[in-house]
Amino acid sequence: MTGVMESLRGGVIVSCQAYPGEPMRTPDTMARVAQAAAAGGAVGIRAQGLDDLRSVRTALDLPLIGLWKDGDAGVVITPTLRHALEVARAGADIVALDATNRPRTDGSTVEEVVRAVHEETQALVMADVATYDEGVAAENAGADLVGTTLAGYTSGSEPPTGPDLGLVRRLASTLRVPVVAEGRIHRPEQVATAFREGAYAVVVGTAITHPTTLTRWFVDATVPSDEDS
Ligand SMILES: CC(=O)N[C@H](C=O)[C@@H](O)[C@H](O)[C@H](O)COP(=O)(O)O
Repeated sequence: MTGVMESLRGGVIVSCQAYPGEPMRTPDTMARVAQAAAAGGAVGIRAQGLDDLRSVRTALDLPLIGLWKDGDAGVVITPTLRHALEVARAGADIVALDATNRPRTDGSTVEEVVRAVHEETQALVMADVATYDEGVAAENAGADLVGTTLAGYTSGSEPPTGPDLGLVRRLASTLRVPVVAEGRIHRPEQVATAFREGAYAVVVGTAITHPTTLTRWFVDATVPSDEDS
């Protein structure tokens, strides 16, 4: 087990991402958000895009999970071999990539990408999956850890509101590699449940680092004024 993996064990990794066109989408802002998360006890940071990765890497000495989102449909998270190598070269300790069974945009297989990352860089690979079978396939392809990141996002229907902790349990009870619980973890008690289900680490994004969504949760709870009386 590498030092990076050891330091993630049992901890909360904070995903610091802003989306295209959003006011917080600057590398300096994301680095500061990451520093704030570190001050709160995050054991690692997950960040998106080469500029944000370089910026977070410079600002902070915590394990860094990197991805590069490209495109807006199908395989978006680190969709090609080139993307994966660039993410590693931007300073990620762990390259996160889509390891669902959907075709990758360059025709590469997860196994080929994992092998290239291992051979050409020092980085480990986190396989972002949606299903149990994809998690098993990712381990067989050589991934160093498997995350439930894409559970609920590949069926074409609206994702459920809560995290897929059943998938965490199934994967954690079968796989030899660590399983990371990620996706729609919005409350501290869900973190505790994820660890009880066997998670090695838990990633929290939106509920910590996305103020627009957080604001909307509260605004949606307001009573329209014409219903006040
Ligand atoms: C599905 C997808 O593209 N997930 C992305 C993966 O990096 C991010 O948009 C999420 O914010 C991240 O997974 C953390 O999840 P949540 O924000 O639900 O805590």
